[in-house]
Amino acid sequence: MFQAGRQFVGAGREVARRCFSSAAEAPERKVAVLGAAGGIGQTLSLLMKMSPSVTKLSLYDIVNTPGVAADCSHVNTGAQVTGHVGADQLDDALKGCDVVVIPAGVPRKPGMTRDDLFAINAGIVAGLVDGVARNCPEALITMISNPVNSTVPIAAEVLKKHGVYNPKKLFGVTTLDVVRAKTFYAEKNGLDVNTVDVPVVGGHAGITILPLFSQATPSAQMDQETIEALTVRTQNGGTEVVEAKAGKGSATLSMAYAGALFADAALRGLNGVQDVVECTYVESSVTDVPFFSSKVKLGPEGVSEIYGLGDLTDYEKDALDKMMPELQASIDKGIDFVKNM
Ligand SMILES: NC(=O)C1=CN([C@@H]2O[C@H](COP(=O)(O)OP(=O)(O)OC[C@H]3O[C@@H](n4cnc5c(N)ncnc54)[C@H](O)[C@@H]3O)[C@@H](O)[C@H]2O)C=CC1
Ligand SMILES: O=C([O-])CC(=O)C(=O)O
Repeated sequence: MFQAGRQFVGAGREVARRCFSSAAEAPERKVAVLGAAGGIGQTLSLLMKMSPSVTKLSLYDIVNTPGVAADCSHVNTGAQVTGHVGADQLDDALKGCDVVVIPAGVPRKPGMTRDDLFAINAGIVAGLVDGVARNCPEALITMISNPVNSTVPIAAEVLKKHGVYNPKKLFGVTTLDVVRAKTFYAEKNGLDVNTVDVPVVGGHAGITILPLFSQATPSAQMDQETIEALTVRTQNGGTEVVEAKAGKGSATLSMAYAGALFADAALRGLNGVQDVVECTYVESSVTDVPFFSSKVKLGPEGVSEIYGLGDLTDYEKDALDKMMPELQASIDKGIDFVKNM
């Protein structure tokens, strides 16, 4: 039993070593998870507790965070954990934060689109970002709450109202789409998934999710039918999980993993690690819509460079054209929500 425990911890350290940057000489960093008691939030909190980049971990939710924080604080890693529950404690949770990760809000049930979550989650996200604007306006915000295509523009508008919007510091987390595309591509082509990369561009809902398999590495020969099947599977990855969970929520474990990968990339960028590049949904002039996900270099100020789309196949060009009206409508909806608040 003891031996098995040791092996487990050793495996955990190995996962952390592969997922996370080295702690050596890293500055002190405070990370808050807002929605920390939820399905994503709890696992994400554990993963952030395992990150050597995090020195303070602030866990906020409207329920249950004293328990989650007590539990998480017993893990024998460096980060100091604090728990904060209810709106009265939001300010304390956020003061001094370098990175704020937001997985708060309701998840989908079968038959719903991500946009169906807007009615509830728009207000939740606006309230939380208001707290960020008042308490840690310099922090990087990584937005997980759906619909991401709208919640990121909502966050931008709230920050603008406070006069603290910095487009380099606001990110929609689309890492799960990349995680899925890599997994499906590696499986289909018999490749080692650890060596695989697949850029995913656009947004984070249905046809706005566009994996660029023509740019996947290592390159594999796939016929058009296979490319289309993998594209649709990546676009429907979230729905696949929602249906399998049959009313008990949406992706939590894979999302917590993806959210931790992105938060750690943001921290590595902040800490001056070179060449940290992730696909993420940011204010962008790569296409005609004002927010778009593509490869972004992360640096000490947040976004340091946004990369273009590279050469696209006719199939990818067509898919890009088709997503634009939906993406623009979701962005407009978010902006209008804050204007009418
Ligand atoms: N960006 C992405 O790729 C993904 C996004 N999501 C989204 O993440 C969100 C959370 O999903 P789950 O963790 O599965 O849901 P969940 O229901 O398990 O957890 C949500 C948590 O948010 C908390 N919450 C509600 N209002 C709050 C407020 N005002 N302040 C702080 N916390 C609040 C709840 O108390 C709950 O603990 C959903 O909107 C879901 O659609 C889910 C998977 C992937
Ligand atoms: O599908 C959902 O509702 C949750 C999500 O965004 C995903 O799993 O990609």
